[in-house]
Amino acid sequence: MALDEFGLIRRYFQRVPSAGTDTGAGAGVPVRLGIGDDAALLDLPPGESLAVTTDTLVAGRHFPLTATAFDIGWKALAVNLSDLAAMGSRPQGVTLALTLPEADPDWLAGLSAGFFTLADAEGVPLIGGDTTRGPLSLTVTALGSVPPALALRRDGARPGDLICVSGTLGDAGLGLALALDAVPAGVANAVTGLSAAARDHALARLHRPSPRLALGLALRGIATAAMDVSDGLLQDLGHLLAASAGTGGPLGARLQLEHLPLSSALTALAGSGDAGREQMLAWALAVGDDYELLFTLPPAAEKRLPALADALALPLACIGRVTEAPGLDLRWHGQVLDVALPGGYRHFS
Ligand SMILES: Nc1ncnc2c1ncn2[C@@H]1O[C@H](COP(=O)(O)OP(=O)(O)O)[C@@H](O)[C@H]1O
Ligand SMILES: Cc1ncc(C[n+]2csc(CCOP(=O)(O)OP(=O)(O)O)c2C)c(N)n1
Ligand SMILES: [Mg+2]
Repeated sequence: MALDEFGLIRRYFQRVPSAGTDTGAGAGVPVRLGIGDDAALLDLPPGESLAVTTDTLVAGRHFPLTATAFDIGWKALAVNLSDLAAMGSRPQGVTLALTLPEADPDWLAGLSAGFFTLADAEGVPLIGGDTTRGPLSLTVTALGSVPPALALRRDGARPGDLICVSGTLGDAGLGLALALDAVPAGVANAVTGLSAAARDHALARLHRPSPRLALGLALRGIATAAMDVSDGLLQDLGHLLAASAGTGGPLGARLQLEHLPLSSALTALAGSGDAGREQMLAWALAVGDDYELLFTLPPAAEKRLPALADALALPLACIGRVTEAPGLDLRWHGQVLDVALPGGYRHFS
């Protein structure tokens, strides 16, 4: 039987309510009313604010046309949960607005599997959405909660704070070059020399980013500012510093780029001559799609990072400091960086 709009929603997105709840969202999840009415109803924990964020993924713009349905479903959710993580908020529910050229059952099954694999791992219910016909795009709205005084905002960084980042940077940049078959000629040999496992890791980082939700919660009350890295570390750090500018005028940063946290693939590239180092820096600093957390810490909090990294099984690296002097002072082993870097990802540029 042909799959119409409502059949499609029921088959791939509406979960069967489980006994004892009126939504099927599961015990302890504050959804009063989920999919099926004109709007969902959510109860927030007392004293907490609603954190709301939305991001769209457009085919050919946010993911290669060769991406699998599973990866597209995963990524649409992951990039939105990453924004909730960056606010130090706990996800409470998400909506999915889906525009599809056609209702292909195999493709929809893959999309739904990718979306719910991550949603279930993070305990996040899908509480509504919209389904329309048109060029492929997905818009997720993620709803979270956080006590307002503990929210990790972009505007709290102060001169002297440490600038830190989770995980590793630049893998998605390498993954995108691999996925688009667009590895720059200067590093083609170095990239060909990577193991199949290293290349698969880079592709997985592009297609299936991990929202750093546990880190966001752990940084409540510790970080002075935070955001996630979607457009490239340098561009996003610029946004954080601009938001944190006080009456004293704009802030800046000094970064020691030899401390950038890199995967073994990017480390190998950095060691493969000047072209390799320059491409590593471009991927790690200026391409984006990393979905790691960038955060600032008062210097006294630095000693807490190793235990936090151990507890979360997630590398946490400090790569520089916030400065009163505006602008970015980029250093490589103490020397001013002599590499011209792209400006990060920008629509319409
Ligand atoms: N069309 C829009 N209307 C209103 N606010 C928007 C619009 N587009 C983006 N914003 C807001 O501008 C800010 C920056 O957006 P963006 O760079 O997309 O953030 P992020 O990287 O966290 O997704 C966010 O606060 C976002 O909510
Ligand atoms: C086919 C394809 N081309 C390019 C990219 C790289 N890319 C596209 S959007 C983007 C930045 C993040 O997207 P944006 O819409 O700016 O998200 P936001 O900053 O709002 O979270 C990047 C790095 C990609 N992932 N796939
Ligand atoms: Mg956005």
